Amino acid sequence: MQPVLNIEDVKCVEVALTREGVSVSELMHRAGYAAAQETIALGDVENVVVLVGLGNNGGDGWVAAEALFARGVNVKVVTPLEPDQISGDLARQVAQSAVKAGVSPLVGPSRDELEDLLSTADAVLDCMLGTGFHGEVRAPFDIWIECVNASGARAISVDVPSGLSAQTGRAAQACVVADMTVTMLSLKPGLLADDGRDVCGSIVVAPLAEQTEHLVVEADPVAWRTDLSDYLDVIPAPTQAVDKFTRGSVLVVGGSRRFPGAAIMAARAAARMGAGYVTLATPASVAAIAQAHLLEIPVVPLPEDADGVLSADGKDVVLKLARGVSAVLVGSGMRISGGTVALVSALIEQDVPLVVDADGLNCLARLTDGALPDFPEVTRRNAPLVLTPHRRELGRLVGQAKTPPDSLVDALEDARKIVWSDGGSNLAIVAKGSATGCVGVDQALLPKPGPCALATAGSGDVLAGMMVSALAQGSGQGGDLTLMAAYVCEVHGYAGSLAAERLGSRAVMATDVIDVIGLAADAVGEHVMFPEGVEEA
Ligand SMILES: NC(=O)C1=CN([C@@H]2O[C@H](COP(=O)(O)OP(=O)(O)OC[C@H]3O[C@@H](n4cnc5c(N)ncnc54)[C@H](OP(=O)(O)O)[C@@H]3O)[C@@H](O)[C@H]2O)[C@H](O)CC1
Ligand SMILES: [K+]
Repeated sequence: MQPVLNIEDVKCVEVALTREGVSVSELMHRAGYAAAQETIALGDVENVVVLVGLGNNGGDGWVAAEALFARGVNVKVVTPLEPDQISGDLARQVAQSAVKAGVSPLVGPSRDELEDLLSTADAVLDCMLGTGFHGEVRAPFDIWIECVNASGARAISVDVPSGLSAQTGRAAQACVVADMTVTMLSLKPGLLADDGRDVCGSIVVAPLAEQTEHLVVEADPVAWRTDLSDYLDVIPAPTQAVDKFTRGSVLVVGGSRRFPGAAIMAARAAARMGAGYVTLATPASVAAIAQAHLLEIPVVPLPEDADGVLSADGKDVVLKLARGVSAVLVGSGMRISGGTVALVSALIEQDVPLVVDADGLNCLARLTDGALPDFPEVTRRNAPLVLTPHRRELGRLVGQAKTPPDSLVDALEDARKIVWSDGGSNLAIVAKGSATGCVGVDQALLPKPGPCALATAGSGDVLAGMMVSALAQGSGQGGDLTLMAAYVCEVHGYAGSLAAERLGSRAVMATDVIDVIGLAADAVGEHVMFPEGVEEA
């Protein structure tokens, strides 16, 4: 796993390193060398343009320029000011040193001059704005960024693409779209989520010092990016000694006359993820439609109200069914009513592994008056509980319906309010977004996010079905529930990539993802067990 640090904690690591005898100047030199090294490793780099800003990110750029020059690369540094005029001591010193060594600067070029220069460049090193960037990009960098993005040269961003907030993942109107980002000390959340996913290219972490590894861990990472090898313990062990019940049985409670499809897809996804026996309980008026779509899956008709929404009259049947299965999913397409709130509440009180998704979460928000963290007794139970909110649902659960989290870090923080108030290891929150965070009481995990093809109606229902299926197969129980949730997200993402490969990323529908869950699970399993032996999708 790779640690992900908030920017303020990266700065604490920098301070801790200086205490351990590695000065900021030394760090800047190592950062610059790392950037130069990665640039050379790209191959075919004879002409490199280094665009520098006036802070320490620019300082890294001057060091990189000097290092590239020493390796015989033809380097030009584009700077807003002459080295002597740079106010920051460190950046000025390294700029003066680079010029002394023979690096030639181009000070304050016109747009035409810059475009001409970039047209001959094999690679551009983007060292304009780093973690000190805030607000909208001011001149001249806004123009420079436009020129970089319009040029054909490969762009290597140092620490963070200029214009991107490394904390929130929001890009300013002007933002470098990099081919590669060489980031210092550790991953930062903004590189992994939202706009960061579009502008970072491949990400290389340069630790800069031996001590970094332990100092980063001590700085309390906001999350951990998982590697496939981390999933070894949560992959269901292959065995022949099973029947359809011991392979895991699932009950899906959901659907409504308005949204019958969500529960159908969840049930189907649960079966495709490997559960041996899946049952769907859905309003009576849509049971026949559901059954027509689900030949292998028994459908139980439940009492409903005049709107075709499940009513509380079905509670006893639901609880009886729940007692007979390995795990339950409630919520898909269910709608919010007195009846559905009663069903969700009853299932939470039942001692069965449970996934709550979609309207099940909205029922939970209603049940707790939009303040789930104030009612820890609701989530405290003996059996595992997995909540799978997207950002708006998460906002409703923590009293922020009107201002839901709009960044990965905010979503992680909101999810933590819930798991920390609960305090146990039997609760995991899958905070869905462009990057999904799986939050447990001890840590938050970031599985590799799926493609944008997964941003489609029904995708969440599929994930919920997969989640309950994994839970029913015993994955994560008595072990790490958060890791199991991350594994399921990883398979979901992989299935999205496979479906996009087959059908084109714009065409993928949720049912297409369901069809390839099995192939995706097999492929992820192979990667986990034989990391060297298989090609990435
Ligand atoms: N973390 C580490 O261990 C190391 C990091 N290094 C590098 O240092 C940068 C962070 O350096 P810092 O000087 O704090 O900040 P930046 O260089 O990113 O940016 C500050 C300059 O940018 C100007 N700025 C800020 N916002 C804007 C904007 N919207 N438009 C234009 N210019 C902007 C700011 O100007 P002010 O007037 O606002 O002061 C500064 O001039 C980190 O990212 C790493 O690359 C070390 O070198 C190694 C160790
Ligand atoms: K940068």
